[in-house]
Amino acid sequence: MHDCSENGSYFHRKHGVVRMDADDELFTREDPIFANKELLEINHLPEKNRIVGRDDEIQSLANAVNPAIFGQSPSNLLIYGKTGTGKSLCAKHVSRRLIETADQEGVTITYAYIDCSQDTTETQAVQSLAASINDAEKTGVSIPDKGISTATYYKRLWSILDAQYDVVLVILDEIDKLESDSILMQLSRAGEAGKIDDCKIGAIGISNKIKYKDRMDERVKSSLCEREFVFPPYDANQLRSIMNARKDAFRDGVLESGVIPRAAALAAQEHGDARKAIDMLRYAGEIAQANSAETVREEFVTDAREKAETDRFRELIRGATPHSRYVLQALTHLSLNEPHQDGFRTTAIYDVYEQLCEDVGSDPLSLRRVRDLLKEHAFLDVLEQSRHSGGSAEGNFTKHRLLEDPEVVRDVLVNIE
Ligand SMILES: Nc1ncnc2c1ncn2[C@@H]1O[C@H](COP(=O)(O)OP(=O)(O)OP(=O)(O)O)[C@@H](O)[C@H]1O
Repeated sequence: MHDCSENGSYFHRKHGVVRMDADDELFTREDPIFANKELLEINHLPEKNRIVGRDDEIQSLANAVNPAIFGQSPSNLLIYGKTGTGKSLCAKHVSRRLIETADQEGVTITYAYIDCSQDTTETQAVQSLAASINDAEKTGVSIPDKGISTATYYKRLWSILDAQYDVVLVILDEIDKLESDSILMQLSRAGEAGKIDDCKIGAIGISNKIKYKDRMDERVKSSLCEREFVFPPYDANQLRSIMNARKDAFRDGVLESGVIPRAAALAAQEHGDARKAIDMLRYAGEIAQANSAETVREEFVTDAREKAETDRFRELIRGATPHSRYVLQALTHLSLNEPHQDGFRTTAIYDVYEQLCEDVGSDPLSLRRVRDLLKEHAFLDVLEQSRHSGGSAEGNFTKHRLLEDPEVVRDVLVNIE
């Protein structure tokens, strides 16, 4: 029973009348800015024609996994690069294309995507892997969230692989976050060790830690790193094309012409990060919505950039290990106390870092490890390093300077603790 009067919305909809009545004015029926916002969402996997400037990388990855089409073992790969350089996107895209082509050849392939920043332990990673590729109706195998041993998860994984697939590609994103190399060892040796009969496994490791390989067990290194790829940051033209290819996220005529060039120029100036560029575009649209503006104006890009930058930084810090954060905290402390200094020497940072470790009751890492952690932060553009000469008495030394506002860094660090 409808309680609407003849003037109510039910009456109007039923009779094809589009006039808004008093109740309807409370809500907007159509998004005035976005036509397909999903295109700008973080987890959206764009189709082929929206992937720009990575043809060579995609072809190289495809060549490395190509043997899978003939049911042979794909090469194991390691992909390095700064944030937002398309590593995950290209790995997933190539995997998806491989599955389609193999299917036409009668070869059954699947891929599993493991986010090692979430699944950091061996048990979590093998559980996620097994659960994501298992079709319980076909295999009769169950993969509970918890309650069984790591060894049992492996046993079930091997039986799923043999029952369902000729080849599986395992994408291990942020592989450096895994607590141990054990799962890599298991995956790379499963065939030789007779754990699986017919199925072939290919691993694709992804990392933005330049030094990750140095920490790996030698045996794992030799099998996992058969091929390595480094993805460079994007330049302004590439970022512009990437954003242009997603313009239809907005309604026709809503996006003013200066928005994409400005966002691309800013993103290229800083880190050449496509995620940040796309985030900026989404935020600029949301700012237009919040201001009830009819168009997305170039001036909105300034605020959008600030928000995207803080997001990026927060994500980087959230993913960092405690000691990597202490090192940053030490540099932040120095930067806040001596704001006019153009940088701080490694030894000065190390002194504060040691003190911080003592305060939290943690053993400090060696000076060499701290130097590596500073290098990692520099690689991800959190700080900048410069070489200096101290003359014959002091020799050469490195200075480190935060690229972010130290107050912003402090606030992010405090809120993550
Ligand atoms: N060449 C490209 N064409 C279109 N979109 C891209 C391209 N490269 C990256 N993107 C988009 O930018 C965002 C970040 O890409 P991706 O997650 O692949 O980066 P990443 O290198 O794996 O970064 P991280 O190390 O931070 O995980 C995604 O939304 C992706 O769709």
